[in-house]
Amino acid sequence: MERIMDHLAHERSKAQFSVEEMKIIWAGSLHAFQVSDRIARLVASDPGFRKDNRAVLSRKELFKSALRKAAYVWKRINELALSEEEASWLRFYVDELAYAYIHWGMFVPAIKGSATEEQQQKWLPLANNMQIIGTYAQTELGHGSNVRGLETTATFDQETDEFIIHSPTLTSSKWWPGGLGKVATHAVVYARLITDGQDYGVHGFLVQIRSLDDHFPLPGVTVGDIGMKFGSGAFNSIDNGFLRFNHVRIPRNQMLMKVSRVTRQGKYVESNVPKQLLYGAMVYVRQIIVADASIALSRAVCIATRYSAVRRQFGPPHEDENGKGVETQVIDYKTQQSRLFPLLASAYAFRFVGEWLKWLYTDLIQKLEANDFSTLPEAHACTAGLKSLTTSAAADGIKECWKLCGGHGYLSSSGLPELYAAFVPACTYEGDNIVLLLQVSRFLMKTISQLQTGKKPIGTTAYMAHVEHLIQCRCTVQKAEDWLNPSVILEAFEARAIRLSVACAENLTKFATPLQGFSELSPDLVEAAVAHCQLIVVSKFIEKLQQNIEGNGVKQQLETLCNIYCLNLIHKHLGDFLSTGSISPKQASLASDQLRSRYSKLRSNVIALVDAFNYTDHFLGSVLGRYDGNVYPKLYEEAWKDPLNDSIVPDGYHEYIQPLLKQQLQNARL
Ligand SMILES: CCCCCCCCCC/C=C\C/C=C/C(=O)SCCNC(=O)CCNC(=O)[C@H](O)C(C)(C)COP(=O)(O)OP(=O)(O)OC[C@H]1O[C@@H](n2cnc3c(N)ncnc32)[C@H](O)[C@@H]1OP(=O)(O)O
Ligand SMILES: Cc1cc2nc3c(=O)[nH]c(=O)nc-3n(C[C@H](O)[C@H](O)[C@H](O)COP(=O)(O)OP(=O)(O)OC[C@H]3O[C@@H](n4cnc5c(N)ncnc54)[C@H](O)[C@@H]3O)c2cc1C
Repeated sequence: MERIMDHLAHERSKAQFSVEEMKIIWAGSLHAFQVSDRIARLVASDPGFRKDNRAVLSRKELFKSALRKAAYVWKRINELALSEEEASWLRFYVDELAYAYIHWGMFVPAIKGSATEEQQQKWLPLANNMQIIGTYAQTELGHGSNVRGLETTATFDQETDEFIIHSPTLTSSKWWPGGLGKVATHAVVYARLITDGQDYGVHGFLVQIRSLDDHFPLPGVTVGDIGMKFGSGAFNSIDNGFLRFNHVRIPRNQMLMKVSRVTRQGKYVESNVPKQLLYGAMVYVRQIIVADASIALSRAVCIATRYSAVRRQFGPPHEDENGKGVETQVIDYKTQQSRLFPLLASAYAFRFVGEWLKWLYTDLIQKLEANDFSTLPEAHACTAGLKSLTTSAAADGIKECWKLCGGHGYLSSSGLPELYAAFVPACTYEGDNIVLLLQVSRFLMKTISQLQTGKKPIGTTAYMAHVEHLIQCRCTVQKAEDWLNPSVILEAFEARAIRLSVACAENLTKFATPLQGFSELSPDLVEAAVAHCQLIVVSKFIEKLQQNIEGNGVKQQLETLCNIYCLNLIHKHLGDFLSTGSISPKQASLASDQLRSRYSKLRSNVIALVDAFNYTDHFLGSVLGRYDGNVYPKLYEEAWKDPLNDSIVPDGYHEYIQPLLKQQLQNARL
């Protein structure tokens, strides 16, 4: 036991940089670090936030426990008079999915984004004080991705000045909204607006669904939970629900009227803001999900890295720091490094691109407030594309981390199965990842077609202005060290991205209609979108390194991580880079040489690099990822806690085992 604890301490002593400074870089600022650190410790030390029993709770117990925690969170926020920033850290570290995520993450943003000032003044104080609890009811049984295909209707009745909300078919039943099944009192419901017999398409409406007195559904409302979801714990603590309306009436002024409104006379009037602002809550949440992806991936990487340093298998006996003969740490196997270190690098890369995306979103909101809508299409493409790219990579990465931990990774107590089950739906919710990449490719094709009209591409598409150069340029790498030059890397990624996009644009012209072309070429368009999004991540990592980064050795570690992130992408997508002629086979081989050498350079720093995430053992929720590396005794201790070990002879022995054994005995005697 002592040896294992010493072992991680020895790993930490090998770090070549200041972990404390890296913690600040990871958090984003000294202030963010201090607040998050304080709240993380507060949560970890409060038995009310215990979560180690989650895997063995029944659905009902789990749900009730999540309700209890959500209420306790609210109580602590008020008792401690926490600021909005502190409150969101508290919810984050409690790490239990509940209705509050949708209330704060979608219901409130939908009101802020789509309601008029007057409507906000009425509804936001109620929502902010949790006097009403809201959900975001968009998806239906029959349609999720195709929002324009939603079937719920909101028909204006001029006589009573009301909308009649109705579910005309089974497939129009709302299906999936979080917090809807058993908790929400109100919902932002997306429905087809019909007035004067004309269908004006999907709009948002604020609808009360449960009584504020006894919590019963209001007349005409049928509501319930959609059932158990993948994995134990995970999303089963939340009540994703179904909802049907039978001619439910709401006042006209509960239509969210920032984008368009219906007058007392039933006239549909558009405002001067783009209709896409109706989807504003999705842009907001997608940007948060990118930050979530870096957190989910970094948790898994932290667990797998610490455990890989503790775990030993095979190998010629080495001498440890105390001169004792020991087997090889699995982290020293090159295959383990080539699977794990790119994930560590990705966690950092996603953190920085998430930080940048947050800035982009804040900038968008400021512009929208000044009636400048010019950056909305790019913000939509960036949030959609990066949400897709980072969640797919993080979900795959978490699964890889569990395999990197061998058999013990499959145990609930490793924390990895639940982390995977809780995160993998991020590839689907807030937009299916493929559907979102197709949105990016549509944006790219539009940008390319506008190049011919002389329109200058801006922001993340600015590189497209150099299309002629990027189509012809040749990668200059001659030796492995040349791959350490950021401008060489950037140009290779730009060349690959633009060549894939231009090839798609050219191929599209060969089809009878753009629609037919888009459909036929959609796999290629998705690849072009991935290449563009990877370029964004690469360029934001490189930009981060150009900032003033303080702290002993910190910048060098980030440079190594950035090199690993980029070179590993080249390695994984070699087909693209070679087929577009962005690099040559010889240069690809030099990239692999450089990648191997970066792994060796990173090796002695990896434990400190995961320590820099500053995750408490409570938040990690993993025996394998414990800070002290004391894995084996704790695994043994955890095993004893399983309810099956409550009795020596199991329940069911007398009914099912004993008769069997006795029967065999009788048979044997015969
Ligand atoms: C404690 C608090 C913490 C908060 C934590 C939050 C994390 C919460 C985690 C909780 C877990 C789960 C919550 C999940 C919620 C949901 O899933 S809600 C439902 C989400 N649904 C979707 O994402 C549906 C995906 N589909 C779509 O987005 C669109 O319908 C799609 C764009 C795919 C449709 O395509 P079209 O029909 O072709 O497009 P159309 O609607 O006609 O649009 C035309 C035009 O508008 C552009 N566009 C589309 N979307 C947007 C947007 N969001 N913003 C800006 N612009 C947009 C589109 O590109 C077109 O542009 P163009 O110029 O005409 O090409
Ligand atoms: C855990 C969870 C929580 C959720 N929470 C909410 C919530 O709070 N509120 C809410 O309103 N919704 C919620 N949803 C619903 C979610 O937003 C939708 O499931 C999601 O948008 C995907 O839509 P879909 O289910 O219709 O998938 P589909 O579109 O039916 O996807 C099925 C397959 O078809 C493919 N596909 C679809 N369209 C295309 C296309 N045009 N081109 C190529 N391929 C295509 C997809 O890639 C996918 O492989 C939640 C979902 C989950 C899993």
